[in-house]
Amino acid sequence: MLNDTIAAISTALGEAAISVVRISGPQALQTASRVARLPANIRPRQAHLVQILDAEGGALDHGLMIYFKGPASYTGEDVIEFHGHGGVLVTQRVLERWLSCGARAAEPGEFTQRAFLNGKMDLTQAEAVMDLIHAQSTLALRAANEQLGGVIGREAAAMQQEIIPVLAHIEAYIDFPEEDISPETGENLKRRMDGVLGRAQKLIATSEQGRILRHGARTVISGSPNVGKSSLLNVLLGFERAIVSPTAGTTRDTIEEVIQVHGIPLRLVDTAGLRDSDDDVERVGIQRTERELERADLVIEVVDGSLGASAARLQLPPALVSRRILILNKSDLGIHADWAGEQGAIPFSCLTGEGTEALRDAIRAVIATAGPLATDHPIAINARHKAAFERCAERLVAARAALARNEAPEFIALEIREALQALGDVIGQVDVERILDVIFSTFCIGK
Ligand SMILES: Nc1nc2c(c(=O)[nH]1)N(C=O)[C@@H](CNc1ccc(C(=O)N[C@@H](CCC(=O)O)C(=O)O)cc1)CN2
Ligand SMILES: Nc1nc2c(ncn2[C@@H]2O[C@H](COP(=O)(O)OP(=O)(O)OP(=O)(O)O)[C@@H](O)[C@H]2O)c(=O)[nH]1
Repeated sequence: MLNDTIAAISTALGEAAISVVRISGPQALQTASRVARLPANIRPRQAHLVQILDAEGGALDHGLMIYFKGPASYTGEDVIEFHGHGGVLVTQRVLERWLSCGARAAEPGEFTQRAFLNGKMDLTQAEAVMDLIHAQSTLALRAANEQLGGVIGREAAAMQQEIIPVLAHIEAYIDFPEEDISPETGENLKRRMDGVLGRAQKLIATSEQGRILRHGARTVISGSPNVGKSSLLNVLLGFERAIVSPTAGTTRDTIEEVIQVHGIPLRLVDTAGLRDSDDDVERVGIQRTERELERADLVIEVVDGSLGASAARLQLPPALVSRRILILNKSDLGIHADWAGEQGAIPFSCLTGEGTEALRDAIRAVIATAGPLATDHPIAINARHKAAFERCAERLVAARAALARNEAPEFIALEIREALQALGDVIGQVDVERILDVIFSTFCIGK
């Protein structure tokens, strides 16, 4: 698989100043010599101005070619980049030229997959590449950069290093069935396992933040008609540059707006369906809102603060009560005395902007209850990591219990191996060799 040469357009297709076509594999340079007249002394990592030629030897494009000699490249293989003019037709024709001269069209993610397979990065770093591209807030971007730098992979590997000697120890007893694990050794091994367990739990605790940073905190704006929900939405959209991300729905396309507040991405959930007067549609709308509320990370409830508190209030499931922010809108018209007792309610005016800062801070405070924010804890694991760390923790708990019950070392070793494997899954590594190494080198069995 890895001995073929892949090519793809690496930039978005559309009219732009420059586009990049990237080629990776053993035949990259050879293919390049067919699509362009290369300088005799093509030097790695140096831009050369070349002309891409069509099959008849006519000019197709004129641009910069860079040769990255493997393994010192993104993929670890020979890589050629052609930086050409950013037109749709010209870029596609240039790619076709590479494809007809020996390269094959790359699958999605294949360059990064090769980087992983060639040991340039671990799985968490490969995942971080896409997180970085998808990041819609400064904290998401920071977490992606941390992960790209290898924090999660290094932590998983360090945890493995802690467990390997435990396994080595236990394995040693398998070969010497007449010896029991001394209480002192047992305590030592348990302590080590507890240390790793604690680290796993700390990482697992970051997964809620990870979800929010990657997908946005699901935010529902609710309230009776005419209280100012749309106006508030516009105020929110004006907070920080909104990124409109069209998400394909199955029944209809919904446009969800993503904004960021104090660096946290908020996915504003559209509850427009509620307003429809048609009964059926309204019922669907209400069901949808209820469903959205079940999944919400944050509920912004808007009331007309200038009126009395008689109007129907939102009935929230208990789990959501601490995630609700009550906005007393239209404070410019004065706040009705009825609201005096509402703890934490924010007097707000879409007209004057009063309450804007208080709302931003309240949003940050509610989201921070989901876990440590990336500001003080840049690690934010994803769902796949979470599942693996949970598996690791479960196996360690089981190993610890088995040790406490004085079970056969084979059984304890099995659990520990599975914990190790779970950590290996995080970084995408299957490595029995290394464990065997530790057993036979540092642990002298002949004693
Ligand atoms: N033009 C261009 N820009 C790009 C990329 C690319 O492939 N091409 N990247 C692709 O996503 C990202 C940058 N990532 C890269 C990571 C490693 C290497 C690289 O050449 N690594 C070598 C040499 C390292 C060094 O000189 O310090 C190596 O790891 O051995 C290149 C790009 C974003 N910008
Ligand atoms: N004085 C004052 N008027 C406001 C404020 N916010 C909104 N309004 C007005 O209240 C009315 C309703 O505002 P919308 O934003 O459409 O309210 P809504 O809750 O989206 O209403 P529906 O679409 O019916 O659900 C409009 O006339 C707004 O101009 C505010 O802070 N102060």
